[in-house]
Amino acid sequence: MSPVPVLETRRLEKRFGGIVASNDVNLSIARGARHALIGPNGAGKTTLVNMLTGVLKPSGGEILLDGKEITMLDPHQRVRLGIARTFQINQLFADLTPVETLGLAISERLGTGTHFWRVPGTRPEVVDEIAALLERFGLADVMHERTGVLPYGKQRLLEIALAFACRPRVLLLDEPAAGVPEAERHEILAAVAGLPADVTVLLIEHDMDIVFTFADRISVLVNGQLFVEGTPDEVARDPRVKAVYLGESLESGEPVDA
Ligand SMILES: Nc1ncnc2c1ncn2[C@@H]1O[C@H](COP(=O)(O)OP(=O)(O)OP(=O)(O)O)[C@@H](O)[C@H]1O
Repeated sequence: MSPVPVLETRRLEKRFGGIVASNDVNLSIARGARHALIGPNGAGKTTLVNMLTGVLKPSGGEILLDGKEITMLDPHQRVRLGIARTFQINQLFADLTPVETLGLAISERLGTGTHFWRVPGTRPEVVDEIAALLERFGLADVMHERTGVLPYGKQRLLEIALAFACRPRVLLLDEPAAGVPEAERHEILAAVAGLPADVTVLLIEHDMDIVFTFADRISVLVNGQLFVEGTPDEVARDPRVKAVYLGESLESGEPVDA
């Protein structure tokens, strides 16, 4: 018997009026996977991630975390169960520094209130964790600068650090390198590549270099349906995927179930 996937959807559906943004999606993400979700604009990637994280409630189907149904749980309940995400659009507190931002996230997770920096040293474990996060995500050199003035690449790194501070079992990265200048992209790639192996990662990304460098499994969504799924080699060789990305007709390709 194959192991229970850490995150799974069964016949997941989302309709917005007449638009079917997710159509019968059976997605299965293995524990520890580096799984990428790709597809053309409007394919339904963000809708799917929003359902996985509880931002949107599905019109039909189920979502399971470690085999337990979480379909209708709120986002904060899912964070507590171990699903964290970054957002496609930068949503940080511009006036806080990275130290303050991470301190807030850790305090929130620990339920210890937000006064850790007012009495230095009273919560050494929080301070140690902030230091480790700053180091891991290349933020130590800017830790006391206002987030709003940081280079965009650093802001995106802080977003990932913030999601990671929730101690997720599953981390959803929604286009972490979008909008980041070429010169800063390698830092994002290194941070993503350096995530611990026991954290399962689902990456939504348009940049195929990043996808094929990072992923051990790729799901392709087209028109809300899971179209092709496989290893990077299988997906790269699949003529239907080439057709989608070259903008050719899809009519010859039948959707493939996971
Ligand atoms: N709140 C909404 N109301 C109505 N239609 C929506 C809503 N959100 C998404 N859609 C539609 O659902 C479809 C899927 O959109 P979605 O944003 O999930 O695609 P995507 O693959 O993430 O696209 P992109 O790569 O451009 O971000 C699109 O046709 C979109 O217009």
